[in-house]
Amino acid sequence: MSKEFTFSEVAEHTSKKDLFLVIHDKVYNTSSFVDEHPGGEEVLLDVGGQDATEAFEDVGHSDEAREILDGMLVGTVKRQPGDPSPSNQPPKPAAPSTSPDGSSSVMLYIIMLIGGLGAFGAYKYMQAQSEQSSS
Ligand code: HEM
Repeated sequence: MSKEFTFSEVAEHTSKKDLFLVIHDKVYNTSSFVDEHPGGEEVLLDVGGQDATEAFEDVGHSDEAREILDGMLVGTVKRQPGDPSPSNQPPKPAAPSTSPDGSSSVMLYIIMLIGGLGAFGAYKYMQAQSEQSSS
């Protein structure tokens, strides 16, 4: 059952009905699972026909997810000179992971600034009130 695929063979299977992924140098036919994936079909289609090791590990999938993978194994990857290595992936996750983080910390900063200004204003107002009542 264990067949050897080259990267270009794997790259031919990118449609929803015929979707191969490479994870840790093993080839999986994930077409039966696309509709059931809790993370959505889009992410699987995105890495269809490619090395999905990084994407899969970045999410921190459970042991259950790894068991599901075992059931879809169709073979292993035969690396050839010039093939991409798993760590040589285009840095896809970089953009979405930095921008939400960045914007949320800016939001927090603005909220703290508004809160501080409000507190300062209230303090000044109370000071003015007490000066008024004492005179
Ligand atoms: C065929 C390979 C894959 C299998 C068998 C699989 C399986 C699963 C399973 C069972 C879960 C539920 C949580 C868990 O048990 O860890 C899950 C969640 C998730 N998966 Fe995958 N996954 C695969 C590939 C991927 C890939 C390549 C991505 C790309 C980013 C991805 C993204 C996610 C995300 C974001 C969730 C979280 C969904 C949520 O909690 O709302 N998965 N996956």
